[in-house]
Amino acid sequence: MAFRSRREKLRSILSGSACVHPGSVYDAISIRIAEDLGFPLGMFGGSVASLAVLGDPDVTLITLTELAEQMRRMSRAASLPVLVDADHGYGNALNVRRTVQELETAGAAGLTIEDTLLPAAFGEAKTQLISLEEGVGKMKAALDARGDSSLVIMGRTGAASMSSIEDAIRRARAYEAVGVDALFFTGIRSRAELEAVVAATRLPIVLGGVPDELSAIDYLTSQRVRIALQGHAPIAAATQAVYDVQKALREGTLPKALKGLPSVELTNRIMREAQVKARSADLLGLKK
Ligand SMILES: O=C([O-])CC(=O)C(=O)O
Ligand SMILES: [Mg+2]
Repeated sequence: MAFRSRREKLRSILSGSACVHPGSVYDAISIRIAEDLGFPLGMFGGSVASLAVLGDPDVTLITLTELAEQMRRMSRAASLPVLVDADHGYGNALNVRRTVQELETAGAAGLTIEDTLLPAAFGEAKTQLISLEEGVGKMKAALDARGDSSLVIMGRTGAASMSSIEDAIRRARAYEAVGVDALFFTGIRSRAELEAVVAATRLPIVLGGVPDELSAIDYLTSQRVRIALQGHAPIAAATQAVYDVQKALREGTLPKALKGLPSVELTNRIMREAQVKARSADLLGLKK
């Protein structure tokens, strides 16, 4: 299986003894940059998928086909292992099965299935949770759908901020009991909450956005946290860069006078130009 070694790398992060920060990736360029900079893992968030593919906010308008296709493009462009935010699995537990199959063939190293009710329910200003029973069914469906047993399946809950830390622990223990590979939490606000989760569970922990109190990597390492997200600043920075350049051009700046453009070397490295040239020489009879 071509993607097995990527999945094994993610597994070794989870079973290792250090907490890592993933690079935020969302397309072929961003994954190559993250790979070149030495990130051990890429995180493909649902929010950045929606933004990169649709230009939309994170309100579950993206389809599974679009998400999987974007993952496939990244898998082709780089060999960095990627953890995919598969949201609620794009439907009920039967849809979760399909989601896992699609993301597995698209080359994901791992994916998260969360227990939030998506898309947003009518008349509810706040995101709701599905029942624990439905959440367990989704985790079982995800685990059963794997064709490659090295694909990492994470059970994700946002209950810490949506209901209570006790509810988050109850859900995490139930997901742990059906065999997920790791537990992904969002909304944990304090060291006391994290430590309660750590005491009540045994699997490696992944944290979504964390408050300052929880940002020290040594502390996270000591609490069995193996992956800690740091948001999605790269796509935000890219948005600003495109805005600035388009604005300057629109206002009459000459292309040569633009600021903030990458060097030719950087662009060529990202395009893997040297390899393409070598292949062209070999296969098309062109000079190197
Ligand atoms: O998984 C993440 O990176 C956080 C998240 O839910 C998103 O960005 O959609
Ligand atoms: Mg998300």
